[in-house]
Amino acid sequence: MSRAADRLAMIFNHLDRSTVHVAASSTSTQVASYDHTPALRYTLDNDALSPDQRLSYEENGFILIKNLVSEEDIDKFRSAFERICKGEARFPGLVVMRDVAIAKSEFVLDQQAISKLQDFQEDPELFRYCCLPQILKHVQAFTGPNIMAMHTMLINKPPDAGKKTSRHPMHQDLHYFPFRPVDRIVCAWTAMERVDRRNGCLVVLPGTHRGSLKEHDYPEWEGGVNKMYHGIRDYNPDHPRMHLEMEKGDTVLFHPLLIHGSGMNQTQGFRKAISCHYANADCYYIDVKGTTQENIDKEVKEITTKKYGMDAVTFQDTWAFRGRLVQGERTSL
Ligand SMILES: CCCC(=O)SCCNC(=O)CCNC(=O)[C@H](O)C(C)(C)COP(=O)(O)OP(=O)(O)OC[C@H]1O[C@@H](n2cnc3c(N)ncnc32)[C@H](O)[C@@H]1OP(=O)(O)O
Ligand SMILES: Nc1ncnc2c1ncn2[C@@H]1O[C@H](COP(=O)(O)OP(=O)(O)OP(=O)(O)O)[C@@H](O)[C@H]1O
Ligand SMILES: O=C(O)CCC(=O)C(=O)O
Ligand SMILES: [Fe+2]
Ligand SMILES: [Mg+2]
Repeated sequence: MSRAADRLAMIFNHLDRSTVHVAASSTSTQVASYDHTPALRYTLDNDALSPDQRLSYEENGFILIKNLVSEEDIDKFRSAFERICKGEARFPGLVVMRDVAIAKSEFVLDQQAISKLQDFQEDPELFRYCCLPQILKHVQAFTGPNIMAMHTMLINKPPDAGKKTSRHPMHQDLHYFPFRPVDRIVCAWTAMERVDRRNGCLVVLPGTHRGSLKEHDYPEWEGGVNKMYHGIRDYNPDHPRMHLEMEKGDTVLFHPLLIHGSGMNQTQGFRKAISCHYANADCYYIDVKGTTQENIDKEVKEITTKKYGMDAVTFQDTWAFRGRLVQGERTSL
């Protein structure tokens, strides 16, 4: 048995012994006594992951799986992306985003100007990514069997135009999500080509998923910041950082509290990745009033009002519209 399997066995034994004892006290109130030894909190006990993968996610907040998506599928996703860029395909809800450095230029018809697609859930070809059985098999370890695809993106990080706007500031994805519980949400992010420090791979701060949701706002970058690219103002710059260099088809699964971002693209190519945030369909929406998420709630509402003239639509509604079931039953979200 591997070392990880040994440690898992130890944790399970411990869990058996520390089941919650509920005793009737003399005042007839029930007193629960918990044992606070850390247990497996971030992954479910359903054999979807190996013991090593489970422990690694518990400790670091992410796991990287080599070669999970085939070249053939990625090439098809790339073609679907190109059809959208050329204006040959459009889908309800799809948001086509251009980099802030070129958003105000007059000549934006060129496909190369597109930096990101958001909400491709109505594109049958791109949405196939969210339904790939090898991805869902792993996702179940975090969400359980009823799975919603809540947020879909294809990121086409452009060559930096010289203003460093191709960077994505360090952030936690949970900032954007008004649903919980947090541990039943996970992101799958697949490299569509080799990604490394030169073209702006993901940068993660391992273990930060064990912290809380931090305050996010626009970073004070001289060259400008992309719309809604909020960052954490006060993360610890001395926290060890890891650059996730990946090959085409490699996939990282990460926790929505894991602090991550991506560096500048210093190459001439457009660095491509495709991603989906999944959540357990039993998750519930929360009111973010009075929390650090109030600013993103407000900004999203401003955009839906401006774009669709719907000021009655809430931040929570926007998520309920784009969420799509990929496995099991749609229960709550
Ligand atoms: C886990 C979640 C992680 C994340 O979600 S990270 C955040 C990702 N970003 C987003 O979700 C933003 C989504 N994008 C959008 O909603 C739209 O692309 C956006 C920014 C509203 C632009 O809408 P369009 O329909 O393209 O409208 P438009 O071209 O007429 O521009 C309208 C005004 O917006 C500006 N704009 C466009 N792209 C931008 C950008 N990248 N950054 C900053 N500003 C941008 C544009 O210049 C224009 O401004 P103005 O009204 O002329 O002053
Ligand atoms: N001045 C800054 N303030 C806030 N965040 C920053 C700043 N500079 C970089 N970042 C963020 O830190 C993360 C990593 O960027 P960094 O430039 O360190 O990575 P990189 O370019 O991939 O690596 P390197 O340049 O060391 O090879 C990105 O999310 C980036 O947006
Ligand atoms: O692909 C990237 O650069 C990271 C994107 C990201 O983290 C996000 O959009 O939430
Ligand atoms: Fe993110
Ligand atoms: Mg750098």
